[in-house]
Amino acid sequence: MGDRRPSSPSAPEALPAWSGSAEALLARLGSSSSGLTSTEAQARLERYGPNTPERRTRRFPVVEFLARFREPLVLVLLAASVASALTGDLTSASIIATILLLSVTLDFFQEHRAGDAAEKLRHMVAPRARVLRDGTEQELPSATLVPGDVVLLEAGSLVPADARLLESRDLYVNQALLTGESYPVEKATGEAPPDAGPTEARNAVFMSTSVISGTARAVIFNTGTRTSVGAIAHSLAQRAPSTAFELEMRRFGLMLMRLTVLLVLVVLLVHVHARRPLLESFLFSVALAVGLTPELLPMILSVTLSRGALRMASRHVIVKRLSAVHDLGSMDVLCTDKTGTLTEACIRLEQHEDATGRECARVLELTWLNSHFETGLRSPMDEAILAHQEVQPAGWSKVDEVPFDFERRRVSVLLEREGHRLLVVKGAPEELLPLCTHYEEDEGRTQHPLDAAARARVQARFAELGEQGFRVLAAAWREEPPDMQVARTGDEVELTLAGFAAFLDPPKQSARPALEALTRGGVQVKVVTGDDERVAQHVCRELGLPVKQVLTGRQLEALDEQALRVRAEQTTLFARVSPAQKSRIIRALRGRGHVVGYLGDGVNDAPSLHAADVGISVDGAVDVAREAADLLLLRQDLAVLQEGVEEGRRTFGNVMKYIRMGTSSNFGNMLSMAGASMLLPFLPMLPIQILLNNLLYDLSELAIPLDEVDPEQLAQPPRWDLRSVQRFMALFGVLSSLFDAATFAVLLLLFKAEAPLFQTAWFMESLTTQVLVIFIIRTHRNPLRSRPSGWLLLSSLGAIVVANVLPFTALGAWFGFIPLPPLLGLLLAGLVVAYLLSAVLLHRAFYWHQSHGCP
Ligand SMILES: Nc1ncnc2c1ncn2[C@@H]1O[C@H](COP(=O)(O)OP(=O)(O)OP(=O)(O)O)[C@@H](O)[C@H]1O
Ligand SMILES: [Mg+2]
Repeated sequence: MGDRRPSSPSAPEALPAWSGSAEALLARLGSSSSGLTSTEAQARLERYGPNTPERRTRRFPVVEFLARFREPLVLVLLAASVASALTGDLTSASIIATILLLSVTLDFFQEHRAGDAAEKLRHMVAPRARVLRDGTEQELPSATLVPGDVVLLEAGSLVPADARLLESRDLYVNQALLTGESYPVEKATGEAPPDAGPTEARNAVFMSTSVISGTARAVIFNTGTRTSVGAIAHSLAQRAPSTAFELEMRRFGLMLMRLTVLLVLVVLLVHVHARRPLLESFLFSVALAVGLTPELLPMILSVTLSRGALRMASRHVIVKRLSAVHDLGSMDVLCTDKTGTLTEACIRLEQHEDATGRECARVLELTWLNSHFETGLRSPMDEAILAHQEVQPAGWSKVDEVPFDFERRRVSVLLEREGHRLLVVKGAPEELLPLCTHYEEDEGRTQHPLDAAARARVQARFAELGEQGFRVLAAAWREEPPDMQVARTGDEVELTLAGFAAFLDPPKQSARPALEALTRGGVQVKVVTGDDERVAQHVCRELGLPVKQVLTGRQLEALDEQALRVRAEQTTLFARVSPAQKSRIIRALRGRGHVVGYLGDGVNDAPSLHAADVGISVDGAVDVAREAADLLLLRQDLAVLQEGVEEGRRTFGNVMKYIRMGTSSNFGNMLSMAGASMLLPFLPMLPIQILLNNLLYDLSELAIPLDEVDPEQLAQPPRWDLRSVQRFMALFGVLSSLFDAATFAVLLLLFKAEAPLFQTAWFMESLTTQVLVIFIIRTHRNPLRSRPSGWLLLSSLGAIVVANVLPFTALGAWFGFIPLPPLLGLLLAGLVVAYLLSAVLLHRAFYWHQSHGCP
């Protein structure tokens, strides 16, 4: 096969792959209906590249490292260094360059290492496909597929690449991704005209669309960026509605940037106006901007997130989208479907009875035939029916099928035996009963009209079963003409009701403590199910989940967005909702300002998994759900989730420490610096001193992602609230400015300080206060009662020692420092202590106010 390669990568596109015969296409692709050999596939993979819709920009670490020098801030610093060199100030130039190199390198290594580990985890859950290689069926990562590969598809599969059908049975595909049309489209083998577009090609399936029902064998003709979805992948990449955390971070970044630009411009203008030396003023402003920018934020974010992801992995939760770690931590509403999460999902068929409530073998037979012949994704109820091996197809064969969908909630198969044809329908009783006009008795020997009285009796029986916690399916049938070939939804009318099948799906015992833990941890749990209200109520009761209000799909239909938001807030149980309604509920809750998680594993859960702030699925879920989820639980167990939530909160807590640090002490210092520079006849700190200060400060904060978080901070979902951050910033900014003013007074009035002394003293004081305050900010407790991690202690104390020893060394002179008189040192130490004490008090007052709901 190796010698029959397609002549060039563009060859498969010469003619649309859906026109002409399938044989011709196979020949063109150098393949056969039994697929490629592994060696050939390997060779093609090298030629065509990986099968991922977006061009993978796998960059070498060197390139990634160099790319950091494109950051605006780094560029400005480089310019500053060059400018100093040009004016002959080689010391400054080399110091700036060294500082720059150091901080970029640190940042790079931290981030790179953590990112690598998280990437490996994601690989574990990468999508896979069933493919024929060397004539045998294998499961391989979808990214390794090449044109010419033959893949096998079934209900629930995600189509791995653009492919032409070679064989198909009742194949229905959802290609809303391409066409926007959410109804399943039927696909079948055959030839399409050459001028048909991809969306009209009924004999081809496209990457990232999903199989609703049926099975198929198909040959891949385009992979990766050459697929239809690859062409629009760029716009898809931007699609995900930003989650709570991402949005807040963006707003925060913007706020700081505005402040920085404003401050720097004002300083620059004042200096120029006062006819200070231009270059010095420029350098000073640049250094200020550098000092103000939370340049470590991206590193802190990615390192805390990757660490969070790794720790979650050890607790059996795989993170697909890194920022979902934060979203999980701040989640305050969890919506979950029922089967498999709250219940065991090992369903047993307990009863099969006719419309009068008598046990009935015919109901079992009809439902069995329906389940046996249907090709959609089998539900656990189908499995339970088919477990009755005593029933046999007994001469029946299938003619056609109207596959299951979550709007109709029923499935029909058209069967034939000895020349007569029967449409057998099974589904949710609410959907089936209105379609029935008759019911049967005595194992189908007698039939009666389903009049009002009979209907009421049947309804009552169905309700009774629901009360007892049984999930119920109804079975009905209808004789069809012997020449009928195709069954349609419209044929599901004037049915004869055969009876009910009742199933038991026992609640999961492990779910009870997990639900309690979630509730205690400030996460409201809501059940969103396509199943019947009574059954869901029963499960909630068994699990001790108090149900405040119930909303059914039908009631929900009548509500507009505004009304739904209000109702959704008060409702615990949503029953008989369709997939689209599930995602409406999620959006409504998000609209109320909740951070919403959604846990589900079915085809019908995919839209909600997308719509939620954090979509959670399980490893055994259908491909579509796995693909849509941000997190995958390796064990179908709510307890695992609770641990993940804690990990998310820990991560969140550490990011908040960095943000509070950057916006309080650091910000306050830079503010005083800007102010002082406008009042003093000399610069309060030289540009290189500010840069050094900034570097040491960054060093001290490198260990923040490794820090411990107090258990009480993990107890409730943290709210990231920009207003609270701003208040914090204002309060601590003022406090630190007060002490800065005191320092200035001591220096200028008591010691009559000239520039070098002033600069040295303030460098030491500002760095020390700035760094030490982390031990106050990192906890809501008395700082002595909460243990920081060893790394944080080491990095902070290290930075402080360097800052306070440097002026007394020879190296200090390079930076323009001079040794301090001992008395001044003592006074400064006193100021530092006084500052820290007042910071502790202020911090306490701040949280006391916040927790008592004061604005
Ligand atoms: N294979 C099937 N044949 C007939 N009816 C079905 C089948 N699968 C599901 N149904 C009907 O559709 C309803 C909704 O399906 P399902 O229970 O899977 O939804 P769901 O929202 O995933 O529920 P859950 O929360 O229990 O997972 C079922 O209650 C049942 O009445
Ligand atoms: Mg489900």
